Amino acid sequence: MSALKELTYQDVAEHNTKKDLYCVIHDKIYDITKFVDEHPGGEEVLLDVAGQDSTEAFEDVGHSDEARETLDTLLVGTLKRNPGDPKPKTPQPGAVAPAANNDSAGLGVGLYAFLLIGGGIAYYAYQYLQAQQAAQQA
Ligand code: HEM
Repeated sequence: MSALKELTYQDVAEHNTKKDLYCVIHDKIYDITKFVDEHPGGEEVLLDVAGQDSTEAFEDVGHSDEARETLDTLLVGTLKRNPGDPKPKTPQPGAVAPAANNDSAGLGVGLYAFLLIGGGIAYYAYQYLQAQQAAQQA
């Protein structure tokens, strides 16, 4: 396999015709020229994203693993981002924001408090009853 090229957005944007068609998906560059006629989703959608970041369009469709494998065979380079270039349209895989989920910790503290207070009440109730019984026997 030939070495991957490092291209900028400006370089990719030049490949925007049916005869010379690049697109960017997840910051990787694909030469989809030969694939245009084979695309089950039609050539129109591919021409729409020619020379651009098509990550969102590609992911929105929910392409199969097979489609992703096809994509791998079309890889020609990686994207070199310059300052001022558009940001990635979707988060990179694995860069999902951590969910702020403290609910379980809150429940844990609540449970401890419940047991402590409940235990305390039970203890004093027991002491009270013992004292009552002792008073009755006296
Ligand atoms: C550039 C790389 C792409 C490859 C290798 C690719 C590959 C495929 C493949 C193999 C299918 C058949 C179904 C499947 O296996 O998921 C498919 C379907 C489809 N693709 Fe793509 N695709 C690409 C880009 C796009 C883009 C940018 C769009 C933009 C909207 C798109 C829209 C669709 C649609 C709408 C279908 C469904 C067709 C149908 O079921 O009637 N594809 N694509």
